[in-house]
Amino acid sequence: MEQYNLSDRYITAISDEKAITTKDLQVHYGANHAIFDANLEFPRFKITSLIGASGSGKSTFLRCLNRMNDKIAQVDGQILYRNVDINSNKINVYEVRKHIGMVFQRPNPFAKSIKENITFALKNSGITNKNELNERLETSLKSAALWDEVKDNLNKSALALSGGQQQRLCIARSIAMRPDILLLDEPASALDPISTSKIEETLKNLSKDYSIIIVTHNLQQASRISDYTAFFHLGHIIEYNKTVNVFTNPKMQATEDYVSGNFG
Ligand SMILES: Nc1ncnc2c1ncn2[C@@H]1O[C@H](COP(=O)(O)OP(=O)(O)OP(=O)(O)O)[C@@H](O)[C@H]1O
Repeated sequence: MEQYNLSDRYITAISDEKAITTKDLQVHYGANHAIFDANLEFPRFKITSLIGASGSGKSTFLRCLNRMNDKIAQVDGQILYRNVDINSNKINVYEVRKHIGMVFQRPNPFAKSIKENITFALKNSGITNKNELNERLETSLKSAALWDEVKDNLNKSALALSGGQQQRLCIARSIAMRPDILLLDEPASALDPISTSKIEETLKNLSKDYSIIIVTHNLQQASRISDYTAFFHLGHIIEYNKTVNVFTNPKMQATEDYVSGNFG
């Protein structure tokens, strides 16, 4: 692999309102330093893609943003959300996850009905009013572009849905909690092209109301759907800019080599 000077980087400042910001974020898995000095600002109501080769730290970084690494890694530095450092040990991580939701690579619906997949966490968080539960059920399934396909079968098992439908259900489950930020870790990598394009269209629509940060290996997908892109290399964020610039006019050699397919 080509050696690059990892202290060279091009990180653009965001002029839009910010959804979340990391300051000097460092992540260690034991002796393995997985993320170095990550300073990034994510805009509100936009889609930001995290790209980079396997093992470059994209998922590790993403998981920090809603404290999913707490039990597996040492995470130092600040994560500022609404002027609060949510990386502080005084913060209730369950509250953080109500504001910052996560969708994983493999669809992971509960072995329950479609309806219960949406209402389970809502009920656990104290929402018991039937009208409110039904309203959230319908609006979240509509936002995830699944309502028309399932509205007559809400009591059917979620496991009977196709992979693409299950993933849209997981997106609906996440947004039913009305988070501000939606984190997605390669949400379409296990899906066929038609389901992938439905997910992409869904995310584009959701970005009117949510700030979205997505890890993807699919460079076409990043360039199709995201407003900003961050390029990770060996745990360093080498370049962060508007997506169009990252793909058509990258500032760093490492970025150019990656987006043009010169290294894997
Ligand atoms: N749970 C874990 N325990 C120990 N080390 C881990 C763990 N998860 C990731 N790592 C290490 O952290 C580094 C970054 O991995 P990470 O999965 O974040 O990269 P990635 O860019 O998301 O890769 P991929 O695209 O393959 O998912 C790698 O060195 C990896 O081995």
